Amino acid sequence: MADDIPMDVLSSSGASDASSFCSTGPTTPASSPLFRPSGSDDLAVLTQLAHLRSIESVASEPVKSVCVVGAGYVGGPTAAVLALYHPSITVEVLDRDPRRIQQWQSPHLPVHESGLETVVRTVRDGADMAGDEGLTDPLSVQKRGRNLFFTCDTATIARADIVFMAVNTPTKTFGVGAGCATNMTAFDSAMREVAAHAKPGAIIVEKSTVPGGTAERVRKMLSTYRPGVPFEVLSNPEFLAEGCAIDNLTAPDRVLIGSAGTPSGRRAARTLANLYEAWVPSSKILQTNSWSSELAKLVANAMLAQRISSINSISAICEKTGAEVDQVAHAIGLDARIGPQFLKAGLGFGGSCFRKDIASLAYLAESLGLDDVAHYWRQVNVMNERQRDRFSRKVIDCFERNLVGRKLAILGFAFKKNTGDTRESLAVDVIRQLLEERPAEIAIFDPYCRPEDILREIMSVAPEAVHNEVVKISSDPYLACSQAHAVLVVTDCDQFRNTRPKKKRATTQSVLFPQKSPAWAPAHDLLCHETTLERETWTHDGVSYQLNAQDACSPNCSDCRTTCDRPSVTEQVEWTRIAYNMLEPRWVFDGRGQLDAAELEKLGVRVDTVGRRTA
Ligand SMILES: NC(=O)c1ccc[n+]([C@@H]2O[C@H](COP(=O)([O-])OP(=O)(O)OC[C@H]3O[C@@H](n4cnc5c(N)ncnc54)[C@H](O)[C@@H]3O)[C@@H](O)[C@H]2O)c1
Ligand SMILES: O=c1ccn([C@@H]2O[C@H](COP(=O)(O)OP(=O)(O)O[C@H]3O[C@H](CO)[C@@H](O)[C@H](O)[C@H]3O)[C@@H](O)[C@H]2O)c(=O)[nH]1
Repeated sequence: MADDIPMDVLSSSGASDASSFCSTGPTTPASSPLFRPSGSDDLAVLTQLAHLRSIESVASEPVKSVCVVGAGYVGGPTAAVLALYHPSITVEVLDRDPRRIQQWQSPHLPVHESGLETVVRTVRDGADMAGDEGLTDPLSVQKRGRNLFFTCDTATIARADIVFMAVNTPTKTFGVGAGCATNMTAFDSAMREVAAHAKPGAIIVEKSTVPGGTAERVRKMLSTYRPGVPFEVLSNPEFLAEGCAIDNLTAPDRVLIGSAGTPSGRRAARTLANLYEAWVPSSKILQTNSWSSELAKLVANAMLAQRISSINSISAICEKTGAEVDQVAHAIGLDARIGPQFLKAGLGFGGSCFRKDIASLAYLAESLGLDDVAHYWRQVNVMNERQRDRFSRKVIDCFERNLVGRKLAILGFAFKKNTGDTRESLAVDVIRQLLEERPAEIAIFDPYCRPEDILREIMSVAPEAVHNEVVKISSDPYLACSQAHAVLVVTDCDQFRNTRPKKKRATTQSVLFPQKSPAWAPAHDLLCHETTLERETWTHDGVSYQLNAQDACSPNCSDCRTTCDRPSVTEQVEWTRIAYNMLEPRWVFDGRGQLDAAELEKLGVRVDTVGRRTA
């Protein structure tokens, strides 16, 4: 990859590589003025051509091909939904990690999201489709072609009219700004590939969450690498939350598009808006300048996280008084100006976004000389860490500060329910602190996390506990909790509740993927079942789709082994069974405030709930 090539070399080395700039994609007719095959492919010709094509030509042609760089939690689902709503556009997802690409091409998608598998299979493998007549009438059945592809080949960039940048932007861990600034290594490296390969007139879209001012920086980068070649750079931050990604993508609260305020920038923004308008009402598509758009993404996350830290700070007061945090949250949430969302007290916020985006916002404020502003936002992260410390400390105190010889069970490792994502898992800190007290065993169960992901996270904080098998991953919640002196509920999975969760209003997803459809079931249910080879159907927008059978994996497929070894735990656990097999003092620590403590206590266990004084 061009990753290792210095900037000045890369801009000139582009000349020898120019054949890939203008390669003709299979879906792009040679007659397309946007995308001309070139016999004398070299950078000079391209640049000349670009000059001849006025800037007016940027984005003025219909979009035929899209490239999404980064096949992660954002890139994969975004590409799949885009492909679903635009059957005539070829969507190619590029990643430098061949293992990730291979998983997206297989039945074992690297991302667990309800409904994702159905959408991916429809657009990646093609399907039979029919309108109101249904699939039973062979005469009305048509083929829906494949239009989603996954690849490691950077040549795909050259085919794209629009390139979405969806690579990871974690916090920098070294050098200037360590612990706060955004690490732009992956983004910049991907951008260099784009700069080298993108065809003149391409629109480059920032989907990744990036520091304010990045669009401006990218524009400069492009003009250095490809002087005189017209490109447009847009900011189009993603607001999906994990666990409900398909829902959020198919029915977003808003789509934000930031552009340079130039006529060509606004035209590019319109082209992107047109893409979304295939399924998003135009009233929900917002256009701003790039800086506002980039900043709005950081601020949205900071404000959401701030609410969680605020209510968690109140939970600390509740635990020392007679107040109950859920009652307080309910009372204040009824005020229409406050609203009820994001007021659930718990162990704090985890996940790959909130902490790093607040750090990035604070770093921005600091670099602008606004130290008070930086301090204000940093406190949101500080409160968040304290919340976990308080929880671990409470567990240790309940055992009179002696965990030696005790077994603890952890229910849930993902940072929230309905995802297998272990990044910034709240459990890691809790486990690290408990391990300092030298318990005999910590057993972990999570319905969606891969054991290797859990072990990798724990290895990073307590490698010896993994080597000595003090920490064990269990594929069965009852085994994990058997003979445990305490059970800690760390993730808000519905499976861990002891009451039925309240029915939520019908979501887009439940309309797209009705509960009875096999498409709704977790991926591993389908994979381990014969239905893999059956032709499942689903309906969307009045169209019924019949999925093609997936190719069987090779007999030694390691993903098949991992998945099929794990029982599917989609039902709520039986607390009677868990309580029966626990050992005195039989503590249950509810780190998510989602258990009915009174009911649980009837089973003879002692319950401690976040935000309530311990009895
Ligand atoms: N995860 C979320 O819920 C979420 C939601 C909204 C926004 N975001 C933002 O979206 C961005 C992506 O997040 P994610 O969770 O999808 O990350 P991820 O780590 O799941 O995926 C990023 C992918 O980019 C690939 N990549 C890195 N450098 C590359 C390069 N030079 N060329 C090609 N591929 C490259 C990686 O291999 C990886 O597969 C981040 O900026 C994040 O802050 C994430
Ligand atoms: O009332 C609440 C709500 C959430 N959480 C926790 O907060 C974290 C984040 O939850 P959530 O926001 O639902 O998940 P993310 O996938 O991290 O999504 C956030 O981060 C994404 C990445 O930027 C944004 O796109 C989304 O809009 C934003 O919600 C999780 O640990 C939750 O358990 C609480 O403790 N209490």
